[in-house]
Amino acid sequence: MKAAVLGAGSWGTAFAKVLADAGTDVTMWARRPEVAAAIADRRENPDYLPGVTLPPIAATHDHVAALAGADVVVLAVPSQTLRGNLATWQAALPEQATLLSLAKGIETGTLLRMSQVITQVTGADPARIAVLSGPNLAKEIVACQPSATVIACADSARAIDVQKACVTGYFRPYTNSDVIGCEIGGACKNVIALACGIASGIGMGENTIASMITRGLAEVTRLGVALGATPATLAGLAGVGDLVATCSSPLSRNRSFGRVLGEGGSMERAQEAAHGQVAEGVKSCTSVLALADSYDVEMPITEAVHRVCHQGLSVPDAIGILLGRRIKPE
Ligand SMILES: NC(=O)c1ccc[n+]([C@@H]2O[C@H](COP(=O)([O-])OP(=O)(O)OC[C@H]3O[C@@H](n4cnc5c(N)ncnc54)[C@H](O)[C@@H]3O)[C@@H](O)[C@H]2O)c1
Ligand SMILES: O=P(O)(O)OC[C@H](O)CO
Repeated sequence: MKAAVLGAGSWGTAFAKVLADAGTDVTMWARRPEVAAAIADRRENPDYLPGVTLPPIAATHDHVAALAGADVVVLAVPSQTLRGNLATWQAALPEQATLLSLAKGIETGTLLRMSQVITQVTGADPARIAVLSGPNLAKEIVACQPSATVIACADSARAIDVQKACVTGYFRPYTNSDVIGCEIGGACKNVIALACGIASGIGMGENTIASMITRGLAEVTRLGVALGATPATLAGLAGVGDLVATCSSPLSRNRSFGRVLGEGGSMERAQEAAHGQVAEGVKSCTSVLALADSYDVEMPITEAVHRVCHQGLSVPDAIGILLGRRIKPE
């Protein structure tokens, strides 16, 4: 099995390590030549995972070289840039390769899930497109802390091939055929993590966070089901699992971004605190909300996050709006 990992940020690098540790032949593509050189020559990605010694991994700035002969192409770039990146890579994508998305977001404007963006840009049969999602904070994975994930693909044989390519003593992948559920879980939990960060930044404790996670799960499940997801997927690793990890961990960029806002910091200050890494929920809160609106699905926490991030709503006012909603059965 040969894999090309396109994107050398936190998760692309960590997942390339998982693949290499699983015995898969991996080549990474990095946007900057110096990052490719550091990975290949010094076995380190100093910008994203400083101090972590990587296994021997080939790395290049030339996407054509990275893609040559790949059985699995791992797409490890931010969701809002995936379309542009794919347009550049498309001609070099091996015809039969599985295209595996790691990105957790909904495209702004089109409101498409990442697998839909891949189909639209590449024209690939949806059976060739897989997504990987679950509670997978990159810094814990590179420390080889045990973690599980879900690989979803309409073609179960391809899901199993990817599963075999990335199973290690610390990384346990499960297969699933529910691509929609995995993608909705992954994209929406970032928005709920922003909300939890905001709540924690303003000084609220565990009851608030637990309430937010649970009601967040309710609204994410409503959207997923409306789009055709299986509720069990959202009760699994790609739903509850990722919600708990992202909403609770100080390692989460989304939660950390929200925390700065909750502490009274500006969007610019929160962006700086992210150290140039992507907090996907900031853009996806708007696209998730628009997607929900188009299916007549209520997502009050997502709406509150969107209004705080993009419409100047104050955090106390957002909390007042959420708690002032009509009371109803669970
Ligand atoms: N970091 C994690 O712990 C983690 C875990 C699971 C999933 N994810 C998801 O994986 C995806 C990638 O996240 P990441 O953590 O690797 O992000 P990151 O910000 O750490 O890195 C993004 C990478 O994409 C590259 N890139 C390529 N083209 C780009 C462009 N046009 N604009 C900006 N960047 C471009 C950057 O150079 C960088 O190497 C996101 O959707 C994220 O939600 C991240
Ligand atoms: O750091 P975050 O908030 O992008 O979250 C990373 C992963 O998606 C957690 O599974």
